[in-house]
Amino acid sequence: MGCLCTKKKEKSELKEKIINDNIDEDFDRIKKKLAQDVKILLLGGGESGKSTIFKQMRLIRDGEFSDEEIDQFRKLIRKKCITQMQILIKASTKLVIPLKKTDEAEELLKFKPTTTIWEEEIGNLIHELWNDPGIQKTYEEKDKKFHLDDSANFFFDEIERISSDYYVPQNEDILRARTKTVSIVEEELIVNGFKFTLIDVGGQRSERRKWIHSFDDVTSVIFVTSLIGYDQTLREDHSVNRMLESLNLFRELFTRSWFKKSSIILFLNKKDLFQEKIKKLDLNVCFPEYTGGKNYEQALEYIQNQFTEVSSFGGNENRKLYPFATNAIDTSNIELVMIGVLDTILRKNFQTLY
Ligand SMILES: Nc1nc2c(ncn2[C@@H]2O[C@H](COP(=O)(O)OP(=O)(O)OP(=O)(O)O)[C@@H](O)[C@H]2O)c(=O)[nH]1
Ligand SMILES: [Mg+2]
Repeated sequence: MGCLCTKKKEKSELKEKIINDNIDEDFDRIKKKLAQDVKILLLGGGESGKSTIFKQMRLIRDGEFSDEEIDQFRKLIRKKCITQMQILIKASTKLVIPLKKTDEAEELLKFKPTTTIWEEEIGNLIHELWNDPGIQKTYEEKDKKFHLDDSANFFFDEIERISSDYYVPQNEDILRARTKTVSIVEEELIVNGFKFTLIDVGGQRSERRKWIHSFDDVTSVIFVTSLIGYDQTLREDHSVNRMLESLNLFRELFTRSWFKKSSIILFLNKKDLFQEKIKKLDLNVCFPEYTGGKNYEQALEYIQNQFTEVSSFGGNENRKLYPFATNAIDTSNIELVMIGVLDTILRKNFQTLY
């Protein structure tokens, strides 16, 4: 009897120490063991940044992308430069915005998106067009009138480097290149010495019906939402606001009680782009009752509160939501945040053990 009491006391002291951040080697060993059973699922709408976070985690584990991947991304990035500029040219016609470089626009439209051969001429045309005031004016209308990748301007600015015969995509280029996910990808990853499993799924509406197949044994869900979605519409339905869709999706996770026992972590992603956008565009375009103005902190807090409210509704009052503002392009930001995420999950798992 006495022995049992001592053991119980030891465990509760150990637990206390972990909770109080007093970590020593023993606790680290326990946490490493617990981490092996941790399965984190990335969920969220299309283009919120799930795969970029997944890529970052692989980069943190491996230190670099493989030669095969680099080769694939070189082709993808160059193809994107053509198709994204073609979207801008077509949008300028639709919006009746005159261009100075009409010959160049006509030339670029002749290239098929499927073209695999890069010609120097393509790079020159894109460079000329990107500097055309008409294309710049059209670019300002993106999100409101038509869709363009969030990273399009980054690649246009870098077109000279991308056009070079010796072009090797850098890590940042690969992280910024967008491809819609149409499958479920699962990998074992390592952060801060802790091995765990991360799962990436497609976020567009047509992909969501596959989500259910990856729900088994999930320890935690990282719900990713794009902060700049407040004036954007869905690619799959131009009448639906991205941020409101994300909130609805988040609500669905709670009301369907899919993850009753899992920790829910919220990534308020694209904070770098949000910092710029909020200076120009008030959040009240999406939430008319918001009165904080074009202020980053106020707007971020307001959005976070919208999600917290959803998470604490209808029987979930005592459920804690763990929010983080993230920039998925920034490796050190994601590494730091993931250390925090794992720590949160492991502490919670440890607490449920005893
Ligand atoms: N600047 C910036 N761009 C980001 C950030 N997160 C993602 N992106 C870009 O946003 C685009 C979409 O990101 P993805 O990671 O492919 O989005 P996803 O959620 O996986 O999208 P689906 O697979 O369609 O569900 C890519 O071009 C990324 O480089 C961020 O924090 N900052
Ligand atoms: Mg994806």
